Amino acid sequence: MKKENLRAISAQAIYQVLEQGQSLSSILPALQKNLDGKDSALVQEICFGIMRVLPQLEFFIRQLMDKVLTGKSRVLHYVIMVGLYQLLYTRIPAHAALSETVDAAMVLKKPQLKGLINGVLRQFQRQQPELMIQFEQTQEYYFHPSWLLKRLQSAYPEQWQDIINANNQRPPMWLRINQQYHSAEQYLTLLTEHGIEGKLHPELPEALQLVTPAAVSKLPGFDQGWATVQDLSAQYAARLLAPENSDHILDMCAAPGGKTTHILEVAPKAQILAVDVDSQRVKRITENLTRLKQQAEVKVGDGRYPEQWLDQHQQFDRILLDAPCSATGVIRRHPDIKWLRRDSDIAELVTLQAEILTNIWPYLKTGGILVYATCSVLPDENIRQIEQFLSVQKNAQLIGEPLQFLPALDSGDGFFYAKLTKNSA
Ligand SMILES: C[S@@+](CC[C@H](N)C(=O)[O-])C[C@H]1O[C@@H](n2cnc3c(N)ncnc32)[C@H](O)[C@@H]1O
Repeated sequence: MKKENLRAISAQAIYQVLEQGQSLSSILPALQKNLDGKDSALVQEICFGIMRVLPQLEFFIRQLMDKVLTGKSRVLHYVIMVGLYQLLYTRIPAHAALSETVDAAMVLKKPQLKGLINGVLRQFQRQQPELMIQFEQTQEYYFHPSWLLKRLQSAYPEQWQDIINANNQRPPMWLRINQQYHSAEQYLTLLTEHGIEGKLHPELPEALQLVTPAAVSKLPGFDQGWATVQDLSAQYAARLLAPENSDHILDMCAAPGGKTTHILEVAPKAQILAVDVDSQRVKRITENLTRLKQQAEVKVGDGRYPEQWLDQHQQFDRILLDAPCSATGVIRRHPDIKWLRRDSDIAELVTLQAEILTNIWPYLKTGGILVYATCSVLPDENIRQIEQFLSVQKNAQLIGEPLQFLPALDSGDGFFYAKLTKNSA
């Protein structure tokens, strides 16, 4: 079988994200399809790594090249970036990184640019110490776009540097242990027997962190549903919703079903309707339910127009609204978010969230519970959204204090939760 050039594949992926606005998680599976595990992992590492440190690599390219590569040669800009990333952040020997990266020009049908790529990378090797110092003196040193930096600094004057620091790290891997098979302690013993190290969480009995992230194929009983990969903060959704077996529950914006399956682990007999607007992602809810041998009604539907897919008189005991959001709480898992989102997206998302929340509210029973959740750290999408809702929706009342989790090293992602109930007023 012909050996693929992994640098060319990575450069094409970066090109699709930065020039065409695609997300890494949507394009990588197809690009990795024909690669073995090791090659696929290297492409993953290069692409996610570049998204983490993009401003630094762009800075070096600006210093090293007089002319920007444009048009049909633009993809070669990203080949150079892939070369720089390997030299700086991987243990690949420099000669191998250089020769494979230069060869990518052949694969991409630009053999005339081999010399340029080679020259830029060699010049970088010579000037690396000075370039590093120069970069540290720039504003870009935070590796975040300035609009987001400003929002974080204004919302969290004390904590923004910790947030940025957490965002720039690789994410921890958390599991949710299905209590119907094992307690987290029992599963930890199983993991240890398989040579995998883990840690329990003091507050959430089903949460377990892997000391080193591992492929799910290595996890005991993964295919039988013994464990699910889910961030620690995301595991609070089911706890706050506190579902009971007799409940009729609407899981709004449910795909890919991480929280649907958690609700059913807690209350296996609850009747759940899981709805999402994205038909491709809805298929993943069904796949996850199948793996966990659970049942729920699954529908494609737009949360802004529930009258199109719900009977007007239907009402639920509990609603989980896991709203579409900026995903600024999960940047360490999806570092491309920093370059795909624009400041202007936030106001649009706030409007969309408000519309879904307002239009779903009539379908909650009096005395019922609605949990509003986002994986955002921006107050506009979170606390201000809820305050605005409470100011107009007179029969809505907050239960307890809303929770704003910030991403933290060795802990959970950034998440927001508000628990609401409906009064008869
Ligand atoms: C944060 S994700 C949901 C994650 C999911 N609850 C889980 O735990 O696996 C937000 C979801 O909102 C969906 N979405 C976006 N706009 C929507 C709309 N107008 N109506 C319904 N779903 C929408 C997206 O397709 C996406 O799947």
